[in-house]
Amino acid sequence: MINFTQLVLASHNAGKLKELQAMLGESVHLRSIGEFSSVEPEETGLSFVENAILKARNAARISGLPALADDSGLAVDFLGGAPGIYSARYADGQGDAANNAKLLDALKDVPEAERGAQFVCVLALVRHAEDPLPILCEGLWHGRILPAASGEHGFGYDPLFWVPERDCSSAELSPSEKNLISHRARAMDLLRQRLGLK
Ligand SMILES: O=P(O)(O)OP(=O)(O)OP(=O)(O)OC[C@H]1O[C@@H](n2cnc3c(O)ncnc32)[C@H](O)[C@@H]1O
Ligand SMILES: [Mg+2]
Repeated sequence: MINFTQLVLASHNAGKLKELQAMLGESVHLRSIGEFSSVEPEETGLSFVENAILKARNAARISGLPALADDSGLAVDFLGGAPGIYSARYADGQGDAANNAKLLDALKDVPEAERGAQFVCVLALVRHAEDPLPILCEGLWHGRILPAASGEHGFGYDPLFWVPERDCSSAELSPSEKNLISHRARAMDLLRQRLGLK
């Protein structure tokens, strides 16, 4: 069992920090990498795993603390898995609203049955910047892309992601409901097992 009381989260995304801290509970204090640096590393990997490790190593190096990274995204079947690892940059860095508008446009005439998609989350935890054995955990969440945005909770693509097990968008779920069933929740469940936190 590995015992962490303080971890740095290698993310500048406030939505992720909120969700991950809620899932970890009070026994682990997640500190944002934003406390240490405002420079975001270039995500040059070709996979969620590579980008998660890259972000975790960078944060451990900058902070001197063990680091947790979350690399996540939305893989849309009709688009051959795009935007995938490029989800944050889908509309060339113009932000969530532009990403969502571009996705709706790309699926404009696509019927419901062909709008399948999954959220992917890979968590990587490194004990230090050169850790030769990062802990890796993944989670998938299957759903469908709605024809229009709906809901105010969450962040990113949540208003466009229809959740079959609840028959609503993930932005219509309360934060605590989303944190029980999301891709991030699944990955975190595995991580908590690996860390002996459950
Ligand atoms: O890299 P960091 O600093 O962690 O922050 P980021 O927002 O750039 O994060 P990613 O590179 O992992 O890109 C993830 C993309 O997928 C989206 N995404 C991930 N998880 C999501 C969730 O739970 N709900 C909605 N969108 C999500 C998110 O909005 C981004 O566009
Ligand atoms: Mg990113």
